Amino acid sequence: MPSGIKTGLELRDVRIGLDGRELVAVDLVIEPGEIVTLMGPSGSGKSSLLGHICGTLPDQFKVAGQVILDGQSLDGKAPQDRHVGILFQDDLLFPHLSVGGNLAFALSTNVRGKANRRARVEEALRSADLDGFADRDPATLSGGQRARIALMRVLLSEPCALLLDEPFSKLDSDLRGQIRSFVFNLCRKNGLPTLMVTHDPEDGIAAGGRVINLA
Ligand SMILES: Nc1ncnc2c1ncn2[C@@H]1O[C@H](COP(=O)(O)OP(=O)(O)OP(=O)(O)O)[C@@H](O)[C@H]1O
Repeated sequence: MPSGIKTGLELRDVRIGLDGRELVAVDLVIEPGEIVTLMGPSGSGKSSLLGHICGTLPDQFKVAGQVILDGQSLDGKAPQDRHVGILFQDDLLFPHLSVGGNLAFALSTNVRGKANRRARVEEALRSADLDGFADRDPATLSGGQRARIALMRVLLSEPCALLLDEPFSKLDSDLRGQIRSFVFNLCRKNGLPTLMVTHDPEDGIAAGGRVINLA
């Protein structure tokens, strides 16, 4: 999956307000392949900022500034037209679909033809070190295997930026290190500008990039 992303994710003087008070104020450019960590106390607006970037923030929030992805403003665009991928801590796989079915569901509509689609799913399974798992029931996967499939599913939708909302918080400490490396390596390899929300300073240290604190 080569990166065609050139200018990254720009948050130009983005402000989010709620109930008459300013919750978030950021001015930030995340370069392609860069992972920026966002920390701050509970309620400081971290998830609200991710929601604003995705276009899913409820109307009661007041927003100002510009979100620009790869040179294009996302203002007014529907969530599905933004090319922003998001990975949550509770990323659930569809239980009624096989592992391969879950991955195929996420494939961009640009990938046409059954053979092409199957090849992309198999490539994703190989990248996740899960060759031969296409027909497995997701309920039979370990936590780490599920986390890897959830990331591959996001990547198959060919996002131009990735948001991580506490993606490792439910994993035990051994697995956490492994999945962290897996996710960060793929973000870099795909040249994705990545914004990660976390409460764990170790996540920020492992990402090795800038850490922004919302007060
Ligand atoms: N759907 C919503 N409607 C109204 N207020 C909301 C909604 N979602 C969040 N809030 C409020 O917005 C503020 C910021 O919440 P947000 O979830 O962005 O914080 P956070 O920093 O991500 O917190 P946490 O670390 O606990 O996940 C909080 O005061 C919260 O109560």
